[in-house]
Amino acid sequence: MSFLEKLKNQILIADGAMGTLLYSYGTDSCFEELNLSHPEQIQHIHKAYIEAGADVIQTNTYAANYLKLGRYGLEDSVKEINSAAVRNAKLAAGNDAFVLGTFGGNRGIKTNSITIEELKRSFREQLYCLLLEGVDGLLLETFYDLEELETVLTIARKETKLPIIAQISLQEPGFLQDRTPVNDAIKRLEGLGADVIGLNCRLGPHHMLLALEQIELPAHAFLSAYPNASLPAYTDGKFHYEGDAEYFRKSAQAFRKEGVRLLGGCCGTTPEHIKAFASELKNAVPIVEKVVKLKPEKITVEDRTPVRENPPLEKIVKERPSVIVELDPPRKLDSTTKFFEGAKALKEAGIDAITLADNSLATVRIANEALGYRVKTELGMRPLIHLACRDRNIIGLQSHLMGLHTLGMNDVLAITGDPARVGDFPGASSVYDVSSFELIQMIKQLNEGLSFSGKDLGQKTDFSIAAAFNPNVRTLEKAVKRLEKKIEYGADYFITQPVFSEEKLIEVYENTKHLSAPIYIGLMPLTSSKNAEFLHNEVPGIKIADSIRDRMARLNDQPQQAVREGIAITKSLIDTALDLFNGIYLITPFLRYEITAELAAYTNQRANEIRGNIYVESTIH
Ligand SMILES: Cc1cc2nc3c(=O)[nH]c(=O)nc-3n(C[C@H](O)[C@H](O)[C@H](O)COP(=O)(O)OP(=O)(O)OC[C@H]3O[C@@H](n4cnc5c(N)ncnc54)[C@H](O)[C@@H]3O)c2cc1C
Ligand code: MET
Ligand SMILES: [Zn+2]
Repeated sequence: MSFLEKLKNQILIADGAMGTLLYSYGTDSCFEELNLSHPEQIQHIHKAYIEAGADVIQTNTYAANYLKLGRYGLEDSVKEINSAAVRNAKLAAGNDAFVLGTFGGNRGIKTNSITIEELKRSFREQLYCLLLEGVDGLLLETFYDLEELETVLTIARKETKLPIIAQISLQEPGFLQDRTPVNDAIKRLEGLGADVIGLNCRLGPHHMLLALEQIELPAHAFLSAYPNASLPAYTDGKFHYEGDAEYFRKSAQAFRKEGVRLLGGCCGTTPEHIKAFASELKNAVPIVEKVVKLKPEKITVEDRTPVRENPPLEKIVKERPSVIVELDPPRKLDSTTKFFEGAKALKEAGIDAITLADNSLATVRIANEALGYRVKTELGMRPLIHLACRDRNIIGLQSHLMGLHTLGMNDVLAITGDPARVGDFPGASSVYDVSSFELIQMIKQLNEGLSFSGKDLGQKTDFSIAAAFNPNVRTLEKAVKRLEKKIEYGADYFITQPVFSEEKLIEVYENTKHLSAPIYIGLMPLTSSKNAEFLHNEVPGIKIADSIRDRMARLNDQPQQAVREGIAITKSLIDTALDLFNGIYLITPFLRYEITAELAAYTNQRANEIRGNIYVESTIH
């Protein structure tokens, strides 16, 4: 009798983990390569599962595609590895078990990390290898991303009439990570021709059963479940799973009650776990009707957008000239008094926001959210918090953003961040779980009330998202393409690296006037010739025109005049910038806020004059 015919009348038991079992034996390299180098070990594991009661086993090919094998330099061995895997499984199975050819999902939370085209190419190659060798069915497992699963299922269905099992992995019961309700996803997979649809990995029996309680019996497909043994524990530098087999035995009937017909195990499970399932359910009669008690709720996120204390900067700068000033958190704990004196002076100069860098140049400074909150509460000013991907992983970034939301700080600059290598902590790691693009996307998702992994946050955030723009490059074309992409990802406006020539301002204007997002032009007053030379020659992303460096060089021995010259240069750049842009972003050098306060006041005065002129002109007509 065929696999699907059997499933019509009985529950079938599948095998458990391969990867974590090999890992627990001490293998810490490519599991799939062992099909070639240690076939007897793989066959031994398959046999152990069959002896435990598995009716169905899967090939050791979870990551046997060129995308994942590439990590071990084995991208050219897809055919050999998959062929050997099928041979090993068939040798072990004989006539005692069905053999499923397994494919694992490649995309996690960062769905754009691999393109659909690449996924298709990689899947096709593996598919042909497994089909050629002859399997009884295909198992598509551990798919967090529905788009990826639908893509590969569509290809597989076109290529074969063999049974196809399509399994989703859930972060939480009820929804996939893109918030598709799980019942909708199952219907879509059914529509694409999956014969068995289910859940695997990530969740242990407790949460997988909670998820199954919300799942309707598909009309034309069977349900499957491959729970993990438990959450993984980490001891002495190794992961291990503690869920014991007796716990699995006790949960088996509950899986039957939820309509599962193919029951196996995922990460952390062993032949003992499968034996426990088999002892309860082997050849058991499946249920045919089910009342879904707990339907997944529709998105519960409060639809109310939180009331902002002030309009977002992108709105302000579209309507009128606006000046924001970077006043960086100090490097020394005893410099906060000076910082707040500066913030006060800038407030008096009438700026729209203080921007606080996030350990720029990877140099440690007081946490910007702490000072930002004090700027907001003690001075009633708007803090704009820079947020770099360098120092926090995805967990840290989201938690940080949720904290900023809770503190009512809604203005952020999303940046990749200067690498740790450039900073004052040699050897510190640069995290870079995501780049600025994905960070922007993630913040947009929080604005929809959803976490990075698609979980309901109960409330929407209201972040206005700035992104970085470095115009100090030879050709602007590439940089502008990055801006277009940042807008696509959700950037609301841009802030540039400091610009040091009028020609560059005009070039930036000409190349960006088509963009929908407004731009704050960065201007940084020079304080000395040494300062100019250091910035020009040593700081990434900064280039200063020769004429300006010459002007500073002439005042090499006159420190005060040099500062005045730096201010004069910046004022003339402000004049040009205001003809072309509404946004001015001043960078305070060395906490010398009196310089940026003077420039901010100058900007506001010039802006008023321009407005006055417009007013006079318009009254003339
Ligand atoms: C306004 C502003 C504020 C900043 N604040 C901070 C801060 O607080 N903390 C901090 O650590 N850093 C800060 N930076 C520096 C910033 O992280 C780096 O300059 C970065 O390389 C550019 O911005 P990003 O991080 O958004 O990079 P992205 O645009 O995300 O670029 C990421 C990577 O791509 C490269 N890249 C950028 N442009 C191009 C291009 N045209 N062609 C090819 N490759 C390119 C970059 O070198 C970088 O490695 C700031 C920069 C700006 C403009
Ligand atoms: N079925 C695969 C194995 O056990 C893995 C699935 S989830 C990472 O190795
Ligand atoms: Zn797993």
